[in-house]
Amino acid sequence: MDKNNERECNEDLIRERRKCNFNIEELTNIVDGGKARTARRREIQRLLINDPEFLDEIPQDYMSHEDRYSNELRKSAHLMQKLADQESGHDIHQDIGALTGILKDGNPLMVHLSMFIPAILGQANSEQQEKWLGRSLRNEIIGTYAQTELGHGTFVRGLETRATYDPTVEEFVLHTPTITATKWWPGGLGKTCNYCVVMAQLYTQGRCYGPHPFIVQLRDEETHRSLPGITLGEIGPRLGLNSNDNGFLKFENHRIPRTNMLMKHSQVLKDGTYVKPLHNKLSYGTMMLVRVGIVGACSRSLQYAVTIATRYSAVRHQSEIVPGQPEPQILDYQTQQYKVIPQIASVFALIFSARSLSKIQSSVTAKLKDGNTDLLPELHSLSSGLKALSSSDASWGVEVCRLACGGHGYLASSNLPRTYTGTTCAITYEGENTVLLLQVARYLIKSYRSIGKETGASSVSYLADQTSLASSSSSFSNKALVQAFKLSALSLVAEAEARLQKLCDMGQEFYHAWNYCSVLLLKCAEAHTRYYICEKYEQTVDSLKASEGVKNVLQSLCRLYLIYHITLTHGDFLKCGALTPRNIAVLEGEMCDLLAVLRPQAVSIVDAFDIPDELLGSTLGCWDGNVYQRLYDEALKSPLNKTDVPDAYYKYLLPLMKSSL
Ligand SMILES: CCCCCCCCCCCCCCCCCCCCCCC/C=C/C(=O)SCCNC(=O)CCNC(=O)[C@H](O)C(C)(C)COP(=O)(O)OP(=O)(O)OC[C@H]1O[C@@H](n2cnc3c(N)ncnc32)[C@H](O)[C@@H]1OP(=O)(O)O
Ligand SMILES: Cc1cc2nc3c(=O)[nH]c(=O)nc-3n(C[C@H](O)[C@H](O)[C@H](O)COP(=O)(O)OP(=O)(O)OC[C@H]3O[C@@H](n4cnc5c(N)ncnc54)[C@H](O)[C@@H]3O)c2cc1C
Repeated sequence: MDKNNERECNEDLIRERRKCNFNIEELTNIVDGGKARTARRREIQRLLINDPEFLDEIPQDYMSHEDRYSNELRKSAHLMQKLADQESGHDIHQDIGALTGILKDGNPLMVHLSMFIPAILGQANSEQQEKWLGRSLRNEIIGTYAQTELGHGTFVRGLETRATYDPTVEEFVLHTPTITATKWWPGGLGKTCNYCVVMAQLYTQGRCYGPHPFIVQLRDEETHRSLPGITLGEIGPRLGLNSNDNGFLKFENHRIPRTNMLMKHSQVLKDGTYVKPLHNKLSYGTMMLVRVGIVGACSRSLQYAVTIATRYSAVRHQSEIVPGQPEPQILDYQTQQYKVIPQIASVFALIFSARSLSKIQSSVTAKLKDGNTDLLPELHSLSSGLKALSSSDASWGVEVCRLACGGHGYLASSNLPRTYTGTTCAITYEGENTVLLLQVARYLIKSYRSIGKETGASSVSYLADQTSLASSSSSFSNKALVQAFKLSALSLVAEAEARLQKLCDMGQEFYHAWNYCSVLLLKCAEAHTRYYICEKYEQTVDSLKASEGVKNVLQSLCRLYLIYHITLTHGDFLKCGALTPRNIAVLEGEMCDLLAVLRPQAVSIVDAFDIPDELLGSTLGCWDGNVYQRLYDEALKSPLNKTDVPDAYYKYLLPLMKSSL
């Protein structure tokens, strides 16, 4: 689609784009993280879009379960080949982002890329990396990350798969002792992978040392048949991601060499002596890495959904605002703006916090190289909180966008259903959100109780600021609103801690008190993480060197985000005195003003996300707004439309209709 050719475009969209009062390319660069990154993303996307190998012969929704898998594996393999042919030395995180949309509904190599390779990088020592990293990067071996079992996903310490060391032959014996110990879920495990990283309970010298990672060959490298002692399969259809082959795995006393235990952090020596790691959660590092990546991935899902919903809302006309006047664009309804525009604001919130988290991760990783694990709990807490809020915000945001598109949003061809199922899975995988938020709460309570002791953990340093509890601000600058989030979080933490203490003082064990307070603890974790996101949003926009137009748009979006979230949880702000009922009423009014200010810019802002039609894959969200023709053309692809009268009519309907004669 030639974006300069207005003649092919829907008139409403032409008018919307003429209202733009900022430099779209400049905003695109901010979204991508710089000009060079925009250029690189576009280069990759051009490479993919112009390649006919990525086209589906028929829409995926009409394919059988097997064909979906096979078709997506074909494209995934082709994609890996293309990426391998590219020059090296670029940031793969950026490349993964650029690939959004090319592979649909999960892909069998995703966990190879996003977890198996990172597990080797983060958990294998240098000799082991020498042996497996190059091979996996060149796709000579394909792996997955097999941790979850039928009986346990969340509670990693409860895993049942055993790796028992046998010093006589220097081997580990992997065994699945019960049905609940069956590995269940790993992406690509069913049919695609020939290797995997398995998390298993390590037993040596008669003692269990907890879950540790092992690299295990699952299939013969020539025939791809599963090896003796290994049972593999696919777990069946899911809510979404059905092009992937999420699998199951059982071991029957399967032996692997000692050197297949990934030994960067802890080791088992030849004689079976266990050497413990610097920190006993270092073996959870792969999960932490992916949680960081998920925040960025969620912002991309939301970009897709808001692009579709905003363009469609500009093209769609329905009902009337002024009696007797022509039907307005649905984007003119304030309620529609309230659905869509806060989701646009949310995209930037997620982008900026993902960047901030990624920086923290790099500095913690650098410190780890020097043997310093002090900031690991801080990273664990931040990555858990941001993974949880980004996945739930994005999932809800995508669903709101679907609802904003009315009936057409329910059609597969809108690409909103698949965007939703591809996002909501992130609420569950890589640590179920409630569980991760309770980890954040644990960190908050611990930090609150150790006020005065210097930990160097900056995300919780505000908990020591007791004076702010007494002072509510009368100013409404963005900074002041961020302070209100801080006050609300601090007050919830103080309340939860006091409630916990009271229960303990009354004789309850801490863990029972904890469970009894866990709804409140969840709120603490959410408020704390929301404060973090708001603070990063405000600081990033405030310090941004940008043209006036772009800065104004981002300031308004940031302010909308702050006020939107205050109104959603206003009880917490009132309870702690950070804001008065009158303040809330004023802010609610201002939110409506902001919707009106941002409304004329909405289409241009989503244009700045710069998602090519071929990747957006939506009848409703295309650049040219030619929605109705596309909907009609897609409907014609239904196999039921191949004949006027389907066979099923003769088989079932005709006999029924004639039976009463
Ligand atoms: C061609 C070119 C190729 C190039 C390739 C290059 C590759 C590089 C690419 C890198 C890309 C990454 C980008 C990713 C992109 C994102 C896309 C997304 C797609 C991802 C697909 C995902 C598929 C899904 C996979 C999975 O789901 S895997 C399974 C995940 N499972 C879980 O997450 C389980 C959750 N449970 C837990 O984590 C733990 O059980 C628990 C944390 C809940 C509790 O643990 P435990 O019981 O052991 O601990 P306690 O509660 O007793 O706590 C003890 C103390 O320890 C602290 N703690 C816990 N965890 C950690 C930690 N990780 N770090 C630090 N500290 C930790 C607790 O807080 C306690 O502390 P305290 O005692 O002080 O209170
Ligand atoms: C699409 C998808 C892909 C996946 N890919 C992989 C993969 O590649 N590799 C892999 O190993 N795994 C994978 N998983 C598994 C995933 O990691 C787990 O499903 C996830 O960690 C949640 O664990 P669970 O299923 O045991 O849920 P459960 O822990 O059983 O959760 C059920 C409910 O119990 C609650 N609950 C559990 N524990 C607590 C607690 N301590 N406090 C309060 N509430 C609690 C939860 O909040 C939830 O409401 C995947 C899952 C999905 C959906």
